[in-house]
This record gives sequence, structure tokens and C-alpha cells, in this order.
Amino acid sequence: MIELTGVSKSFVLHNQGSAVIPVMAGAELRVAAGDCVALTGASGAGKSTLMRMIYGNYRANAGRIMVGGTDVAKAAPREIIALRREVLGYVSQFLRVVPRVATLEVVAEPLLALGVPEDQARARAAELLARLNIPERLWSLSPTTFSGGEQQRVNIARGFAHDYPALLLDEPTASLDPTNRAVVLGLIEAAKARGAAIIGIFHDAEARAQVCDREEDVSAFTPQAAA
Ligand SMILES: Nc1ncnc2c1ncn2[C@@H]1O[C@H](COP(=O)(O)OP(=O)(O)OP(=O)(O)O)[C@@H](O)[C@H]1O
Repeated sequence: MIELTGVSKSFVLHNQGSAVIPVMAGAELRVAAGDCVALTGASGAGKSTLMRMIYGNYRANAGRIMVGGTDVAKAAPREIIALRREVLGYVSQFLRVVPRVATLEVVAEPLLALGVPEDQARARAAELLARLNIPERLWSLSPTTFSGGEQQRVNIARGFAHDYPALLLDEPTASLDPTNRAVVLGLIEAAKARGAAIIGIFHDAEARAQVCDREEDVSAFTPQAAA
């Protein structure tokens, strides 16, 4: 489902004399449907960079990044937008939303974008918010003023609203209490059971051990190590 071959990335710091910083060379990764792979490696090893390249936020300098039938490394912006709508979900660490949009709408939005009827989309959003213990009195409010953990749960509800065939999870349990952490791990397990291919960054080692089938240490792809 997700397959990376020979992926390299350098950053060019235009505001610092165009210094070139190579951060990744020859990255290889394969994640089958139903598998969860954890990206590991020390801080600065390139976990987030790799995830951002798969999501199409950073452009790879070389290599192939196949997600379903799309090569993200070469795809046009329009193809990446379609991929994100239909195939590839992403739960980032922090919620970024348009101000003044109600929480229920924020969570239902990925389904509405796919053409799911409004009542069905809202019912699914309500089910996820309830499961993630977001009190119903908050559903009509914008999540911008919510606590860190509440925002993270809204973000997770939104990321799991549609049954994406592939999912990227950046620290999905970072600011959660044990009860909600268990709910999120349950959602991840259910996504795997229905055949989602998942890549995650989990600093929570126990969570990683519970839901991930294997670990991929991205330090193996730092340019020095590859040389
Ligand atoms: N936009 C950018 N411009 C320049 N350098 C960047 C950029 N994004 C990441 N880097 C560099 O790439 C390297 C890898 O960073 P990245 O955030 O991917 O590491 P990480 O493994 O996710 O670290 P952490 O566990 O601390 O989040 C770092 O040296 C970082 O400074």
C-alpha cells in the first residue's frame, strides 16, 4: 500500500547563504495493508521529514513514494489533494482548523468532502467524539479554545472519520490520559483490522509495542550512515 524506494531529501536554507543540509538518502520502506510500522530514531533523525514527504508537504529530491497507485514524489498538487481526500489520512500532533467552525463540523468535514450525506457524516462524527470522550456540550463550539488533550482527540476523530486505506499518525497518544489513550489505541487496532496501512511516530514505547508490527529506524537513512 505504501512503498518508498531510494528516497532522498536535502533542505536548502535560502536565508543562510543557500546552505544545503542533506537529511535523508536512500530511504526504503514498505507497509502492507493491515500493517502498522513505527518510525524510530533519535531526535533529528528525520522521522517527521519522512512523514511529511509521504504526505506531500515536503518534496523528495529523489526516489519513489507510492501510496496506492500515486507516486507522491512526482504527483501534481491536484493529485495530492485527491489522494489526501480519498486514500491518505494524517493525524498531526496539533489541530489546525478554520476558526469559528463547530467541532462536529470539523470532524464531519472529511466525509462531507467525499460526498457522504450530511446526516450520515454528522452521525459518524458524533459517534467518534462520544467514543473519544469529548462532552456533547462542546460539539457546537470551535475547538480552538479546547485543552491540548481535547484538541488532540478532535484531531484524531477527524483523522479516523473516513476509513482511509493509508494513515500517518504523528504522536497520536502524546497528550492523552490513560482512558483516552486506550480509546485511540483501539481505533488504531480497528483500522488495522479493516486493512489500513499505518505509519506512526510514537514516543510512547508501550503504545508502539501494542499497535505496531515492526519498527523502522530512520537513522539508517541519514546520509552519513548511507555513505
Ligand atoms: N523545513 C526544514 N528546513 C530545514 N531543515 C529541516 C526542515 N525540516 C527538518 N529539517 C532538518 O531535518 C532534520 C530531521 O528533522 P525531523 O524533524 O525530521 O527529525 P525527527 O526525527 O522527526 O525529530 P524529533 O524526534 O525531534 O521530532 C533535522 O536536522 C532538522 O533540522
